[in-house]
Amino acid sequence: MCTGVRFTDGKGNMYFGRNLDWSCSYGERVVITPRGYKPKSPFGAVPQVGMAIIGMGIVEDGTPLYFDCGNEKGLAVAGLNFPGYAVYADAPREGAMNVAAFEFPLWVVANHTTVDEVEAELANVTIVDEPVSPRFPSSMLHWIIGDSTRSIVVEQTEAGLQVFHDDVDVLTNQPGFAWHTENLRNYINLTSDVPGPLSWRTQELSAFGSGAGMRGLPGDYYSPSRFVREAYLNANYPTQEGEKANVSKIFHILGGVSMIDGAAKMTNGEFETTIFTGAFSSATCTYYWSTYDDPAIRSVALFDHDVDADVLIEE
Ligand SMILES: C[C@H](CCC(=O)NCCS(=O)(=O)O)[C@H]1CC[C@H]2[C@@H]3[C@H](O)C[C@@H]4C[C@H](O)CC[C@]4(C)[C@H]3C[C@H](O)[C@]12C
Repeated sequence: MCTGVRFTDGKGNMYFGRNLDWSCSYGERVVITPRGYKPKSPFGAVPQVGMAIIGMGIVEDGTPLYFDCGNEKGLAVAGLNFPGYAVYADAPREGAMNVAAFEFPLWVVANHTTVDEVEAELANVTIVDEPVSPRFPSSMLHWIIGDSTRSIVVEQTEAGLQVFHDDVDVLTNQPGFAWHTENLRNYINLTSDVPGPLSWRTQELSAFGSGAGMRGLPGDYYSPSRFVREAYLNANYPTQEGEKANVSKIFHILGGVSMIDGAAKMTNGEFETTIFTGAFSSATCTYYWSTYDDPAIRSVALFDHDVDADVLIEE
């Protein structure tokens, strides 16, 4: 399972991150795509990259395959598994902006600066099942896209391509975003306040301590449970100022839904863990990450590199 989250500081800088939960790594690393780069784009959706991009991914056939990334204007995107619901077109659609599934994150950040711009263009987008190479068939995903003002979720299903306004700024896996949002109504009793004291007949009752108002918040790793937990944590964590406090915030919020070894098997029998946690800061255009085996937070700053280079930069 995977979880994505977005929030801002008091000055409108965005912090956008995700857990990548799976049973193995793909050899991913931090990849910087410089301005002017021409990736492989089967239907010409991304003829050239207009803005420098930093994120986690792999490179195949000269093409950056991002799991999550952000651009120099503070727009970010992450792809999360959505099998059983995602439906891609078998072939390009006449007159549409045809985006291959593998290049969708790149398309989002290559030439757009805001969520508003992306949402406007999505009205004419079709996501096509066109693998980057025979080694990597299309992954069945949905995406969260964020900037300093808001986030949206993009799902292409039997119902076509849909855009949802994500007012809780989180995303997990299946089922669809509309279901997850409706499900939050089951948890409106949750509060960070200390309930009571109160009495039942003559019996006086008071909380053992803090956390009493959180009783009922699901603690398991199931996708609907992580959605509720992440939405609760993101809604309640106080606004922070400064890069350090906000990086700490995003790693703590994602830590609240991270998966540890041995607790949950995938259908293939292997245990799922949080392979990495990654976060993009629009304040500094820095990508931060930690891995399951090395929880220390490392970082790469976009502008420490030549963003007008001719080649992809892999860290
Ligand atoms: C496995 C990852 C999603 C993790 C997740 O959501 N797990 C949920 C588990 S469950 O089903 O709900 O049980 C996804 C997210 C981004 C994906 C990668 C990116 O889309 C980039 C390329 C795209 C290629 O088509 C396939 C390889 C790939 C390198 C993808 C491999 C894999 O599908 C990734 C890494």
